[in-house]
Amino acid sequence: MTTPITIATRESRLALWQAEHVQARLANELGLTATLLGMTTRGDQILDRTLSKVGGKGLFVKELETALAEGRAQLAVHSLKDVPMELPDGFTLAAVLEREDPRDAFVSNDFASLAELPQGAVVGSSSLRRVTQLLSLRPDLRVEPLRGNLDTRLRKLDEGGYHAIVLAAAGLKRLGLAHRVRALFEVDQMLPCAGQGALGLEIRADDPALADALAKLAHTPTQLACEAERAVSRALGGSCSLPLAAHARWQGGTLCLDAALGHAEAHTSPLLRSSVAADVGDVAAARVLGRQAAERLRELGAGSYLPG
Ligand SMILES: NCc1[nH]cc(CCC(=O)O)c1CC(=O)O
Repeated sequence: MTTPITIATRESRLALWQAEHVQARLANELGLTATLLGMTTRGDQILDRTLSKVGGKGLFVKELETALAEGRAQLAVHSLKDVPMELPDGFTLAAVLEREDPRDAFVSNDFASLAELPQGAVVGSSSLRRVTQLLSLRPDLRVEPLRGNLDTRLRKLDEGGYHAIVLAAAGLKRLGLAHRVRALFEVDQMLPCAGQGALGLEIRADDPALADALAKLAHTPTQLACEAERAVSRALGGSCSLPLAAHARWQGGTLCLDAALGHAEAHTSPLLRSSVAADVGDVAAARVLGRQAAERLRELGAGSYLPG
């Protein structure tokens, strides 16, 4: 294991918060010194087009993986929901940290909740998952694209382009922006994305000493829940451009997994939903549960919702 450790991170305020959070935990809990290496990814540069059309969420992690591969860094900190379902050869997720609030937040300057929005109101979101669920709750809304990091999206709201926007509560809380949240969507109303609110620590697969050290920071209940959520996506082809939501929560030793699949042309087809549960004790069992949820969605007709 190389010390001091270099952490590769994107340079958005949220990414830096997350990298500094991990840096502090390395110091306080493991006695390890780490420095940050900030970098811009293609995902940060492309603001004008829908990400799914230009290469997907992987664009946020590729440059960081290159830094790991070249030995310029040993650890990359990601929002788990931005991490592709399959990592390239040579990389591994060494740990998933305890999840922040996984819910989506309703953010508006003039309205207290989705129910209070007038007919035909304009809501900002570029997430197909959020768009399909918003339109399923309120078919009258006009959903308009909204990209950029959290500060950019809030600024576009404040400039008057939208009546409301939808953002992950976790990011707002981490940046001290919880006061911008007007209402939290309950998960059965707006089911979160796989991994939402959790952080994933990615390293090179050939660094077992670092993997052993980072394992001490892992939060097993979060990791198993996220393994189940990510397995749903993987079983449906793993594409980040699918309007797919998956969220697992613990009830005692039972993991309850909800999934929802929307159609890219939201108005043409209803959301498909599945709920499965099992006593889960390890990663293999969590993945079995995820595949079971995907199987249910296929039985409901998911085939005609999937590309090609
Ligand atoms: N897709 C961008 C992204 N990646 C992680 C978060 C928020 C924090 C998280 O869910 O971990 C966000 C912002 C958002 O979706 O509103």
